[in-house]
Amino acid sequence: MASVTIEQVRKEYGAVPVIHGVSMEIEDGEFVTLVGPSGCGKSTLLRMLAGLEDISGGEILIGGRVVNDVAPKERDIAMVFQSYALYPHMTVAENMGFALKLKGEGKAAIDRRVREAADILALGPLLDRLPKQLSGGQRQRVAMGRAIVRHPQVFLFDEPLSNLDAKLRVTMRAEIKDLHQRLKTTTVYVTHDQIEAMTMADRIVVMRGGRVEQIGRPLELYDRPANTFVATFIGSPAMNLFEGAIADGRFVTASGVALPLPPGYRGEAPKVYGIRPEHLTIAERGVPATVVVVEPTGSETHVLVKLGSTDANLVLRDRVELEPGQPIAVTPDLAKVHLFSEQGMRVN
Ligand SMILES: Nc1ncnc2c1ncn2[C@@H]1O[C@H](COP(=O)(O)OP(=O)(O)OP(=O)(O)O)[C@@H](O)[C@H]1O
Repeated sequence: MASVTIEQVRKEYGAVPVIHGVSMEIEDGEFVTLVGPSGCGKSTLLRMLAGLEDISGGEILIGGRVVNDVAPKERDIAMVFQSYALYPHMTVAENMGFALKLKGEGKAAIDRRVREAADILALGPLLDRLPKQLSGGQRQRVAMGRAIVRHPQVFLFDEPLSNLDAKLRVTMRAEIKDLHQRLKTTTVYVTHDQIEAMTMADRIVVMRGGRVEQIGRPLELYDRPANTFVATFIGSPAMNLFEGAIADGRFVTASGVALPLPPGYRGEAPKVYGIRPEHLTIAERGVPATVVVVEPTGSETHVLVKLGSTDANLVLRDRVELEPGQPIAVTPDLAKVHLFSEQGMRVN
């Protein structure tokens, strides 16, 4: 196991910069997810950690050693890809042991480590099968087994669950988390799925356009997003945001709806008001609204409402029976209001 340090790392493809000086410290044994929209540079950053891409500037340290010029196989890392990349003509056991064979390990040692990894991943009964005789989830587990047998200092995962169906993704997500809890190997995990990032990580790194927007524990990011990008990227349905300004002690949206402010708020004048769907309640008195769409999911119901007679919409979560067109009133939980500056930075 080892810590990973990324210091002012930059990447340019020709003249095009795609990573603009990213820094972060990943502790020994930590599980960190890199999350962000398509093209934000998370795979590029992971591939630089793996040594599959050159680093244009800055430094990467694994276990305190600068690895900028160290070949991938000398970095003591193991990477699990989205495509699994299993050899089709090799059995599960051969696939899992192949890297050790290349390193010149003896047959007995390889067999022992393959069996040990197979036990951890419940792959024992499948060791003699070929990849084509496995389900998607089993193939994914073999890909992880191949990483485990090497006892690497760091695991790198690049969207490993994106080829699985929704149900299997949820199961495998828990398996990977459980595996990490048992092995405690430092892990960097790339995903574009914020639920995956939230549920698995000790800490999340939210990226956009080759920059880090925020680093923090999942609930820190959820409860105190540093800016409007993180506020809307983390959480589903997304946080409701309204542009506007303070007038007469309330926040008046651009379309003229007055929203209550947290009592005693004295900070910088906000230009954006945010409230999560679960922090709005339907009450006797509050902001007048009309129900537009009702979406029951079973455990909760998402309701799209129109505020007053404006074109401002918001989403709330509730379990009450509502009909489209029904007039209601909504009140925000004032302890849960998020306020942002004109530049979208948190001010409360
Ligand atoms: N070999 C390359 N040559 C030129 N540009 C590249 C190359 N590889 C990636 N890029 C660009 O670098 C940026 C970051 O790509 P990257 O694959 O790291 O993003 P990502 O966040 O992992 O996205 P996704 O989730 O879609 O995989 C993108 O704008 C991409 O077009």
